[in-house]
Amino acid sequence: MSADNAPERSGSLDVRSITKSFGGLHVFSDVSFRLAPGELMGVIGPNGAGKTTLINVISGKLPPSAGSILLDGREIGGMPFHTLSRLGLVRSFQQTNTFKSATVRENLARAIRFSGSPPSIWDKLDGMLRQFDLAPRLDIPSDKLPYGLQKMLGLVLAYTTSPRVLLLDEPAAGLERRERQQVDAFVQAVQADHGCAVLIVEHDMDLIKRLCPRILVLDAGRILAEGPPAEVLARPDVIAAYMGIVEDEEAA
Ligand SMILES: Nc1ncnc2c1ncn2[C@@H]1O[C@H](COP(=O)(O)OP(=O)(O)OP(=O)(O)O)[C@@H](O)[C@H]1O
Repeated sequence: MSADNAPERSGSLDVRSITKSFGGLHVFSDVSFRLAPGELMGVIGPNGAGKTTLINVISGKLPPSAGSILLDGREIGGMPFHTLSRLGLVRSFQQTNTFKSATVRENLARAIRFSGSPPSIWDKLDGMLRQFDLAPRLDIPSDKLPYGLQKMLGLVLAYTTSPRVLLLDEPAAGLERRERQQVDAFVQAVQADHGCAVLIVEHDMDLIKRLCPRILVLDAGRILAEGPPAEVLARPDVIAAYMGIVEDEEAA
């Protein structure tokens, strides 16, 4: 089904009591939240809390062990990621997932073909490619780009599908200050374009506070807190879970 004749989708994500276990290891349990159309929510938590696994499960890389995941009211738990991509739910990766020896242009063309997006998506991408300094580098192999540009390419690749729900896994990791601001610009551009809902897993608390009106704290596979960043980050149990990491990262 092409994006042209795809049914209209409002882009709400409803995660109901999902659990992921590997054998006897429970990575997370009983995680529930709702992402309304166009909403932006951050997911934070100490290393190993289960954040990436949560994205892996919602995005179809791994099946949930229990629970329900609804996209616009339709059960999507366990669906493969290419099906989800065509339904409008897409994720980015911590380590950019490009075809390394393929040029930026070839990577974009493959992503557009894979997602079934119409070729007219190139017009929409044009401004974004200019904004993120990728337009002059379309014919460079993606693995020859500086790290920051590889990360931005990863985000633009996710955007080629015109997602309704976008899951970003540590988009700012390893980036310098100026590059982190481009992550802000990317998220704002995606939201402004068609009101895409965005879930961001991130350790950069400044970015989280700038972008997210609501955050969810995952600690050892459980939801510890949920609410506005100023409120949540001031909670003693959240500070204790981080054991000073929040303050350290802000100082970095
Ligand atoms: N395929 C797997 N098999 C077994 N254990 C796994 C698997 N994937 C993840 N885990 C375990 O799940 C736990 C949570 O990992 P995850 O990467 O989701 O944490 P995280 O919160 O994203 O951490 P970080 O902030 O460091 O990226 C870890 O203990 C990890 O070893």
